[in-house]
Amino acid sequence: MVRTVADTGSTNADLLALAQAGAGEGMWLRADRQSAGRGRQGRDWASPAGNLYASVLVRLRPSDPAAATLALVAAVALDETVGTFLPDRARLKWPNDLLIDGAKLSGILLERAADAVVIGIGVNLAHHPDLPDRPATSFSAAGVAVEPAMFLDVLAEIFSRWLSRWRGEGLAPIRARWLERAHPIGTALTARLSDGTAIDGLFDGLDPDGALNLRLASGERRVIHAADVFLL
Ligand SMILES: O=C(O)CCCC[C@@H]1SC[C@@H]2NC(=O)N[C@@H]21
Repeated sequence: MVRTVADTGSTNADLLALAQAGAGEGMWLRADRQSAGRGRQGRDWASPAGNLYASVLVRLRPSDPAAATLALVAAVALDETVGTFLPDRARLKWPNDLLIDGAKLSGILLERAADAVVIGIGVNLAHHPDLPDRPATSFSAAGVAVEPAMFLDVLAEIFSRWLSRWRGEGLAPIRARWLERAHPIGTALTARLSDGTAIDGLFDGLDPDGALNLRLASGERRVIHAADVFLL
C-alpha cells in the first residue's frame, strides 16, 4: 500500500510515528516534497519537488537476519529498479549508495524503533544538490525523465521480492547480488568513521553480516560496521 502526501517534514519520521500507531509491514509513504528530509550521519536531505522521497515499513520477526542487513536489501532493490530505467549506468557503494561515474544518485536511511524498521529512500530524479565535496547527479542529468510515482510503483514490487528472499533464504543471495553490482575487490577507498577518523584501504568484500572489509597498506584487515565511504 502506498500513501502519498504533497508536503511533509520527513517520510521517515512520519512512518516511524505510523508504525508506533500500529501500521503494518509493507506500508509505503511518499511525499512530493520534504521540509526536514533526513540524511545519514545527521545530515539534511534537500527535498525539492520532482525527486523520489519514500519510506517503507518492515516489521522484524524473530527468525529474520540482522536488522542492519536490510540496508543491503534496500540497496539491491533500488539498484535493480534504477537499472530498469537506466540500464548499466549505476554502481553500488557500501553500504547502500548508488553512484553514476562517482556521483551520488540516491541515498537510503534506515531508522528503527523496537520491531519497526523504516527504510527511507531518496532518488535524484529531476534535481541533484550541488555540493563541492560530495558530487551528485540525477536521472535528468543522465538524460532520462521519470516521475516519482512511477518509479515507486516499480521499486515497491522489486523491494517486496528481495525482502521475501531475505526472509526465506537469508542474507547470502542479497550479499552475492550486492557484490556483483558494487565496486570491485581491490578498489581504493576511505572509510570515515563517525568520530572523524579516516581509514584508507582496499575493498576486500563483505562479512557474512554485510560489514565492510578493508585491507590496509600494512596488510591488516579491518571490519567496518558504520562509516561514510569515499572511493579514491
Ligand atoms: O544520506 C543519505 O544518503 C540518505 C538519504 C535518505 C533520504 C530519504 S528521502 C525519504 C526518507 N525521508 C527522509 O527524511 N530521509 C529519507
